[in-house]
Amino acid sequence: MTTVLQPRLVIAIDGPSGSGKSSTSRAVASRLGCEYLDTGSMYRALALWCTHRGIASDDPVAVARAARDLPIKVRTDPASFRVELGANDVTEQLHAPEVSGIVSGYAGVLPAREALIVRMRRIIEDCGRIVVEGRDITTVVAPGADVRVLLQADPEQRIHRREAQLDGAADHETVAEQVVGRDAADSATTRFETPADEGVHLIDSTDLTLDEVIDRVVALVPHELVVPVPSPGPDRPLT
Ligand SMILES: Nc1ncnc2c1ncn2[C@@H]1O[C@H](COP(=O)(O)OP(=O)(O)OP(=O)(O)O)[C@@H](O)[C@H]1O
Ligand SMILES: Nc1ccn([C@H]2C[C@H](O)[C@@H](COP(=O)(O)O)O2)c(=O)n1
Repeated sequence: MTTVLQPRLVIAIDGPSGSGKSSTSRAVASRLGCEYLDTGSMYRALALWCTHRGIASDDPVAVARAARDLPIKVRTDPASFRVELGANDVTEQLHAPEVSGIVSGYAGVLPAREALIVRMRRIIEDCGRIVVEGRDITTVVAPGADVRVLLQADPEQRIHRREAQLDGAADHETVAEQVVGRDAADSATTRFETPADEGVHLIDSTDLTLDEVIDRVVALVPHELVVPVPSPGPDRPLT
């Protein structure tokens, strides 16, 4: 059997809440044979871990220690991204409104960020071909990425999409607060409103379908880094 060495490829995607980072990143990763890392889920896992242990976000020493010791494992398959804390798969819990409501406070603890960023960089290094999404990937975590994208969309459009995603589980006011309020809290720590430099490509998805956004990101990849995606093997089932 011949082993084909695939070129390394790092795609960094930043953007505000509900701009489409996760949907776009997963699809781009699947299309290009890449792993996928949702860095927001790592901050969410930290918040969940701390609240279960009574560690408040205004105790930076304890939060930083928790971030260094966090027993987190991520499965970077774009078809089935999973997060484990110790022996527990917490993937579903991470997007509960209770976690969304508190995560910004924990993500704002700078020494905790430093500890998680070390882990993110290790995952990126180990994967080789990966799409990474968050708030500071193009600027801090992987500024040397092969492709850097800032995904934007008008706040009203992002609120509308989130409402559709929640399918009536929360009213307009609540969703608006979740989207815009969290952006305001997060922007105290990270900058994701405008591209950091001319190497970062701005894609405004307000009037684009998800497929159009995916096509635009894929079109930015140097063609020598695009490789045919092999059919899924038994350990990477299609879902
Ligand atoms: N271009 C688009 N057109 C229509 N719907 C979209 C588009 N991009 C994303 N969506 C939808 O918007 C919702 C939010 O997208 P997604 O979860 O990918 O955003 P996000 O940026 O990862 O959010 P967060 O940072 O809060 O995790 C999803 O239901 C997704 O299918
Ligand atoms: N690189 C990152 C990724 C995420 N965060 C913070 C900001 C968000 O409120 C929270 C959860 O992220 P989401 O799942 O909504 O993408 O984590 C960050 O500070 N830096």
